[in-house]
Amino acid sequence: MSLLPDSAVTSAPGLRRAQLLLARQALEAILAAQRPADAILQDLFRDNRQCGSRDRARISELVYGVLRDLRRLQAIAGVQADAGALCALRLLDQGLADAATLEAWGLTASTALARRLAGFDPATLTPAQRDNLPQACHERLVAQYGEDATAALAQALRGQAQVDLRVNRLKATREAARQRLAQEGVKAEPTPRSPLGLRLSARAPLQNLASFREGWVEPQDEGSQLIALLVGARPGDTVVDYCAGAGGKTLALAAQMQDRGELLACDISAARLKKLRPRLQRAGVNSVVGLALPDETALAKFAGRCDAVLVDAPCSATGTWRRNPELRLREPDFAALQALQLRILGDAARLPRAGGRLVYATCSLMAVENDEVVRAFLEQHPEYVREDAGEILRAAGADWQEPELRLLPQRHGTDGFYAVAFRRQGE
Ligand SMILES: C[S@@+](CC[C@H](N)C(=O)[O-])C[C@H]1O[C@@H](n2cnc3c(N)ncnc32)[C@H](O)[C@@H]1O
Repeated sequence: MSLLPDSAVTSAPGLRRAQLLLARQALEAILAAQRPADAILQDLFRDNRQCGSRDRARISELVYGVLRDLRRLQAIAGVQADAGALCALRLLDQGLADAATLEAWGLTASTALARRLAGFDPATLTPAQRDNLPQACHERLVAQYGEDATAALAQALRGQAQVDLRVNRLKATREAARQRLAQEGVKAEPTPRSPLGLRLSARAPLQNLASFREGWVEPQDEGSQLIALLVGARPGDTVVDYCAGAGGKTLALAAQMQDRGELLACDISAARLKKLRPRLQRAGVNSVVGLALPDETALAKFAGRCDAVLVDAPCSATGTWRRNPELRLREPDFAALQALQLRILGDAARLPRAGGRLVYATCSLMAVENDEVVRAFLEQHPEYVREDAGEILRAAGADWQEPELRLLPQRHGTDGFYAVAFRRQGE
């Protein structure tokens, strides 16, 4: 039960003063910082242990609600666009509070903001403000997809992502996992494209479920599941997950390999790799070895002998803007990202054997990080040719008909992803 003091003013249904003030505090930190919104909110809840689950939900809703509509709210607020004004505008706009209440709660500009909101003409917004996109990103997307598709994409990116789980085939079939979740009170349906996916009909506290704690299921967007399937790893293979991070795809690869063979999880961040350990344990995986890069000596042992290598490259993460709306606060440095992606892909290209596979993947929507990187890589590496992603994915039981994997939230209901498989030629 929440211990936050109730305000005497109650005309904002459901919302209370203390929740609003904590939301404002979190939003201030998010607007000022380079840290992810969810990390800032976690710290806030840790420091305010009196917050119950309902408080946390209300505070998160308000903060994410502002972030999803930030540029429009900033345009309405004008020079007053600080965290308090943005929270007030969001509440006024949604009919969740009235100006008098907000003023009484200390947001003293609320009456003026309510007036601005009432008189605001949406036609004065630029398309990038309307779509809540950084200007340069908006321009790139329009050049790539056209205006209508960009508007549909932006609309989808402002929504909430669904929760997908990947069933760990080392522990259960998809149907067995679905039934067990149902017994735990969680309704889930098979995902349309990945043969391993379950999509929850509502958010659920996964950490409390035995099916999660025992490693039957792992949260993973259906798009990420398809990328792991595109690697086509088989039991007994030698596989490198070159940018493994906390190992979301490593776990999927280990299950494909039935935990048999060599699976090396690399990353330049030892801290991220460390998070993989408890996940491996939960999933019942023993075949993975972690390697913090750079480590030329260790990597040299894999050069020219891998059956498959996945490069899940660092990128702008524009495809994940539904989950991480704060990422759109700043323009990504696309030139630097592209140079990094090409360098990593070139380094990883030493690892596959002749006839082996190299998969390049991003969660970016931008051609500069996707098509352009692939084009430049093929120019620099004539020993590689593109493979038909549809063939590989269908062989893995997925429903995918196109020769490349390009996922868009408004079309596929997943995050935005891009992935290409290459084969190394030679005998
Ligand atoms: C998109 S994330 C990987 C996500 C991970 N594969 C998953 O499925 O959860 C990209 C990762 O690349 C790592 N990275 C950045 N530069 C790198 C480099 N030069 N070599 C290897 N990994 C790098 C980052 O630390 C980050 O963990």
